[in-house]
Amino acid sequence: MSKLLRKPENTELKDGLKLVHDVTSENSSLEYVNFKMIDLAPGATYSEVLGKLECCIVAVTGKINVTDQEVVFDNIGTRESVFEKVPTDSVYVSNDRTFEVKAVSQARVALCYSPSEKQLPTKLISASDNGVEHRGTGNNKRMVHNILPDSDPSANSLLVVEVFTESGNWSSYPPHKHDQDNLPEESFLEETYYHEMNPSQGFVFQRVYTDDRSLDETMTVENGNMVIVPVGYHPVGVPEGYTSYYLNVMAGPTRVWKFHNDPDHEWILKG
Ligand SMILES: O=C(O)C[C@@H](O)[C@H](O)C(=O)CO
Repeated sequence: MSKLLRKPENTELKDGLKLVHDVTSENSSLEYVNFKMIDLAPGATYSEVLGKLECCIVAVTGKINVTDQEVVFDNIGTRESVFEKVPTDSVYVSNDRTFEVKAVSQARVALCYSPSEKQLPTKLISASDNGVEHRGTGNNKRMVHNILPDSDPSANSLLVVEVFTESGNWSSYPPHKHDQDNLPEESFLEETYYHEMNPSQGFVFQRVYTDDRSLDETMTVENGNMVIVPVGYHPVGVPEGYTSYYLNVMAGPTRVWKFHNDPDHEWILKG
């Protein structure tokens, strides 16, 4: 199996708490992005001492309470399914803090991490703070919820977005990459994708490739899978009949999303 594709591991950590995914610098080639997905039954809790990591806690589905032991955000989260296609609530917690998530209802929660040194205030990023963007034309249309875009200075490194791509459409397309620390031309950002499909038996294709093709993998991605993008172009194609959702986390040495389109395919933007 591809090194970039991850199936849910679904490890039971304790009663009511399941670790669905766990991407770390130890078990992946990523240096700047760590990611966990957890499932919590009503009343279950998860807590963590962050150390030198900042964390964006995304209430992917269900309702949760979040505290950093000083500030409390109760009953956050807006949807039962991501395919309601409404933005959700998230909480940013800075390095050297401890946080706890408690499920009010059955909940799936994303924990998006990046190394961080300078403490910033804990912050609720409410659903209404998400910038909703419609990108592309024709079969390249997709909808983006900007949870933590680079225009929002609430984080030191993390960038977090949700993307919905309708049946028969493409996203991250034309293929682009952000793997050179060469601003203002391009930024270096690692990236993770957490995917869901509606209906859930669907699949999408994601290709990750570099100009020299030293990396060139095309993956069949199923509901709940993750794709890790250490470098390279990373387009997603969605077959007829299915809607695609993914949650992206990006981080690198500079918190700027400056991508470079594959010159072979950039023409479609002008066509
Ligand atoms: O399709 C897009 O506009 C980009 C996103 O799908 C995704 O966030 C990405 O590729 C970021 O580099």
